[in-house]
Amino acid sequence: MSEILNLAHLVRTFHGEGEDLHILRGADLTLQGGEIVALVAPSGSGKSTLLHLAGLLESPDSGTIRIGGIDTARLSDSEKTRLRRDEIGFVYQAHHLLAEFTALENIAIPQLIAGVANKAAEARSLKLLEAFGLANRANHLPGKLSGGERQRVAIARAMANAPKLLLADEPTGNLDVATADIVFGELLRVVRSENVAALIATHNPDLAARMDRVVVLREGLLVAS
Ligand SMILES: Nc1ncnc2c1ncn2[C@@H]1O[C@H](COP(=O)(O)OP(=O)(O)OP(=O)(O)O)[C@@H](O)[C@H]1O
Repeated sequence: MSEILNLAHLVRTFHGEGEDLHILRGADLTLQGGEIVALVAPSGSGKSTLLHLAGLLESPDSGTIRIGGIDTARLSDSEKTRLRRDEIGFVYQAHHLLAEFTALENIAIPQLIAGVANKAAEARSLKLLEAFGLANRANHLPGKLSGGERQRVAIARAMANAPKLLLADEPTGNLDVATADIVFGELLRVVRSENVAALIATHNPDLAARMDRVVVLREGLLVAS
């Protein structure tokens, strides 16, 4: 197995009024190819911060972030953008779909931006919609989809460019318990079938237990559960 993500000694401090918030104090984590890891953390303890750093959306104060063996500190901004686009998929608690584009178009757009030809992007988008049982919703606008369907499309979109790494921040956190359970199962099935490594933040211990292992963010450090 090859290393997909390596976070080493990550430190991130926010300077508030009067006090410093030491959110990460030397966090370490390695994900191997295809490994699915739950990130569990109390609210406000820094899981979004950690996911933003892993996704190269922010930089740490110190420490290193390697993706696919590359030390990302050496990359220019445009190289980081390309790495994010080609190698990393993001899913958030809210779907963030483009309201004026169909489900299929929402999944195709990141591929078109990455230079994939129209027909291939459409075929890949349809394949992903089928994997989520949504082939018959391909031409629906997000506003015509249920909450669970919208979140499935958002997950499919994150998988569109066949990333090596999926970063998800409470991906089913906005859904009712029963729907969250089903959508989460589908997410795991598709992520496993595409052999994608995933770091998935959740507050839900039942969902965390369905992943390969659980890490807890506690007092700025990542510890095995
Ligand atoms: N840019 C910033 N400037 C100052 N403080 C920040 C900044 N970003 C986050 N924080 C603070 O750092 C802490 C961790 O924030 P973060 O969003 O990473 O937490 P979280 O674990 O994802 O929380 P939640 O589960 O509630 O979403 C919070 O106290 C937050 O207010």
